[in-house]
Amino acid sequence: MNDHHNQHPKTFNKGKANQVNAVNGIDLTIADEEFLVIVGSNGSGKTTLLNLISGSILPTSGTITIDNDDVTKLADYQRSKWIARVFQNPINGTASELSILDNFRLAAIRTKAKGLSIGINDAFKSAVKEKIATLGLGLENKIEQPMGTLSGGQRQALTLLMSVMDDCKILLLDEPTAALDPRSAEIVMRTADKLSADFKLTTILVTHNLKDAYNFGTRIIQMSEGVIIKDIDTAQKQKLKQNDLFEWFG
Ligand SMILES: Nc1ncnc2c1ncn2[C@@H]1O[C@H](COP(=O)(O)OP(=O)(O)OP(=O)(O)O)[C@@H](O)[C@H]1O
Repeated sequence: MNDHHNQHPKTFNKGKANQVNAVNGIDLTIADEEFLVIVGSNGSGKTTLLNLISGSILPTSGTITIDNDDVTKLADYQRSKWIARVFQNPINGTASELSILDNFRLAAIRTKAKGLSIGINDAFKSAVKEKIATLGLGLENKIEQPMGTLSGGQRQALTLLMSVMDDCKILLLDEPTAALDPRSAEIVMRTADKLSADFKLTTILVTHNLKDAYNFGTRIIQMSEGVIIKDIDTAQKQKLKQNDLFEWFG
């Protein structure tokens, strides 16, 4: 995936006193099946970069290419055949009052989810159970339970599963653990890591959690004031010590 940008790829309030070049002269190529972690202080442009990739906002200048397709002018719903996105709050991804099974039914209708034919029959139910069992969280025995009775972490893990079962190639994770307690956060990060590998996805994670940046992913970029100030590739990341990461922010 290419995210070729020049000059000011995203300027808010152009020409006004409060103009912000939120993302600035970024030229980023992300390889197939790479797991990229984006770190950076508040306001450094991380979410704006994800928004540009997903199509939630359009760039002021520059182009965005997925494989050989120029998607710069496509809206987010038009990019959703390539891209799945999971947000901070697990409540956003699923319907609380519906059972796990019904949430999967909805997802299957919405996205023609991979490996699931829609239905109310036992075949659908056992296909869902089988998929959920791969998470290793024991949730396959709770599929009749309302989603709202699960913990934030369990719910976020299921949201992740539902998002990637669609035919997408790119998974965008925008601080997916920020609203969770440490144990739930760990469940979600492990799930994201596993699904990313199982479904051979290109994954981009925005996080403030330096431990996660250290433990997960194949590459780290650090943003500051709309530009990339560090790019740690796989070989460098393997040699990286956790303290190095903390020092960048020291
Ligand atoms: N819609 C908008 N209108 C005006 N300015 C904006 C808008 N969205 C973002 N910005 C500004 O762009 C800059 C980058 O914001 P962005 O949300 O991308 O940062 P971030 O790195 O994701 O921060 P955080 O870690 O706090 O979520 C900030 O200065 C922000 O105030």
